[in-house]
Amino acid sequence: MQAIQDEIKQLTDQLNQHNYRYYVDDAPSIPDVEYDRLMRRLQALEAEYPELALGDSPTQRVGGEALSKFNQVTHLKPMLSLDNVFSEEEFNAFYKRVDDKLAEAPAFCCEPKLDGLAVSILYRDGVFERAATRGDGTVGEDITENVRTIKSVPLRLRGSGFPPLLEVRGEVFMPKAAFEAVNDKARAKGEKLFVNPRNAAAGSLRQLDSKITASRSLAFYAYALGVVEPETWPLAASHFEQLMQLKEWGCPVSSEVKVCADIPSVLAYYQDILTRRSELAYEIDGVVLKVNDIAQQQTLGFVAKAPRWATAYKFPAQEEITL
Ligand SMILES: Cc1c[n+]2nc(N)[nH]c2nc1OC(C)C
Repeated sequence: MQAIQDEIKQLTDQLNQHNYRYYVDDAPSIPDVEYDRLMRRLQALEAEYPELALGDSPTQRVGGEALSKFNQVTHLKPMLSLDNVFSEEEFNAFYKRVDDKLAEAPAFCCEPKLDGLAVSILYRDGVFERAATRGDGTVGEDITENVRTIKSVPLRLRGSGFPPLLEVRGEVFMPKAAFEAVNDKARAKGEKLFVNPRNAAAGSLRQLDSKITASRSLAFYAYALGVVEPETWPLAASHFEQLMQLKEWGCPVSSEVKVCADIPSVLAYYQDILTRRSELAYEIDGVVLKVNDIAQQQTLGFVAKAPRWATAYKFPAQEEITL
């Protein structure tokens, strides 16, 4: 029996490592056919010895019975929305409001603003525990079973050094290619088509049957730390370093995230992402610019529901896609 337990553990760790390499490092480490063989072997062993299946086994992603409704979840810390700017002048005004309040000129962590759904994921002692939609920022829906099916969401954090309770905030989205495939399938079956990847992601995440969610090839990018307990847990001093830490712990982070130290480089980043927008594998509706230094963020604080230290710089609306 020990040999079976060892093989299940080895297969589980191997498959999770391949998932990490594929979804977080963007560097597949084995051919799909080999991955599928390992997965089938693990499924066979777990079918024969269900009591030996491990909590972070990749076979445990698709839940059991469909839910009858979604439970509500009160966020441990409100999930804030972002103020927007729509022009260089408005961005300069944002920058000035920020700079006037700081002793040192701020550097910005710049990120693509994914057109998906904001979610909160809780890891307790490194293990995936619960996921919820943003909802109204204070209360969201418990979509744990659906988020569990997203292959790029780690079921267990990697490495060490993470706090006993860690909330990861990020965007669940449907890559453009997955959106095309989902609509092709719907078209072939004469079903309703999704208008855009954001609606498709929302519709897929709000499924009461997680098997449907699992079939929709959703993806996830982390964009911020949420609650950390104990609050005294040492964290990186800048937002960019915190994102890189999340990546080390196994959470996917967009490779387009970059620190820009002054206005010209922020504006160049905005233009660069706008220029490359159609080539990105996912839909975006702007870039998010955040004061990078955490102490400076705390100096600036929040006004109403949005932080003073961040803004979304939105792109001009894209012409509607005609299906
Ligand atoms: C609401 C939101 C949305 N987004 N999207 C990205 N990329 N970063 C980001 N940060 C957000 O809020 C931070 C201010 C934590």
